[in-house]
Amino acid sequence: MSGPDIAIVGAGAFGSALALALAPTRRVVLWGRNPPRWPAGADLTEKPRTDDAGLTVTTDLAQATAPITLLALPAQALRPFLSQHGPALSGALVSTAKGIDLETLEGPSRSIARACPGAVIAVLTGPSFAADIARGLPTALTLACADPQAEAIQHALATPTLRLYRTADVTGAELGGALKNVIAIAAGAAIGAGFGDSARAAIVTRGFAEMTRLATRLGAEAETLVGLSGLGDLILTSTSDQSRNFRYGLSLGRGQTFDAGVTVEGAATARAVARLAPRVDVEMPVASQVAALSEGRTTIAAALATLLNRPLREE
Ligand SMILES: NC(=O)C1=CN([C@@H]2O[C@H](COP(=O)(O)OP(=O)(O)OC[C@H]3O[C@@H](n4cnc5c(N)ncnc54)[C@H](OP(=O)(O)O)[C@@H]3O)[C@@H](O)[C@H]2O)C=CC1
Ligand SMILES: O=C(CO)COP(=O)(O)O
Repeated sequence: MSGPDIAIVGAGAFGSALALALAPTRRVVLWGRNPPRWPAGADLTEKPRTDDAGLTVTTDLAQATAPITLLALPAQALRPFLSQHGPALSGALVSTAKGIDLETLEGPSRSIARACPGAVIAVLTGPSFAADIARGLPTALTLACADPQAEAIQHALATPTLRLYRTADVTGAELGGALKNVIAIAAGAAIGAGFGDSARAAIVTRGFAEMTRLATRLGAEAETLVGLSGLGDLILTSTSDQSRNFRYGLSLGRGQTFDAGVTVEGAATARAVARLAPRVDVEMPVASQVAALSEGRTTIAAALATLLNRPLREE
């Protein structure tokens, strides 16, 4: 029998969910340094499968070899992981990370390109909670890839309930996914502080404007930002308390502590944006308040005052 169709590196909530979604129709190998963190509500009972499908779980990275490898690691873990293990990875490398590296101020695709020169690089992003994917609920995501293999990867990762749209704008797709987490924290903080739904709508809308400003300055197409990977994911994450970023924001707004063990990509990305945006002369008022809040440099009342006291201007 031939080897796996798809390898998944990272057995956290999202890697495990993707494994469950793909295994009924593909041969999938899921690698984690620890046992998988199956999403809440996932059905782990063995399903009847053909010889051409099924899931293998391993802690041996050498077994995670396939024509397509999904890198389902948090953004701040991806570059360190690649610098250690990049040469061992094979096939097209598809990142699911939604963040900007704090040290290099680059997105996942650049980290992969540096560590694995010559690899086919793609990004899988868009609105999708791991628990929904694991349960096979209908979802639509963006597969961003500028390589001629893009269409083949799109087909290899789509399922009857996981619909993938394709774009060649990798920069736009990965920045949309990274920046929406920052704005989702701000939305959660507004709700947590009791500022109300109108304030949340203002933050999401103005937040989307600054997401688009930064992304287009860095080479993204504005059209990508209004797609699933940008606006679509921003809507999901800013309105649902299934989102860890939104819940973290809620706790900031309420003045409560938050479990440091939970992955909150937007906190580090807000700090990365606070360093990156001035370098390219882009104003990111909401993101800079999220960075200050998450570092304890401001209070929720002072953050609100800073945003409200900005000079009045055209929309
Ligand atoms: N959860 C979701 O709903 C979605 C998540 N994403 C994105 O996918 C990415 C992963 O998120 P998610 O799975 O939820 O995160 P989790 O926190 O659930 O899991 C992270 C996984 O990464 C592993 N990991 C962390 N650091 C390393 C390392 N240095 N070497 C090896 N493994 C490591 C962890 O291993 P260990 O358990 O051993 O610590 C864990 O298995 C994030 O960028 C997220 O934004 C995208 C869409 C939806
Ligand atoms: O990216 C996600 C949904 O698309 C998951 O959001 P959180 O990381 O905020 O839980």
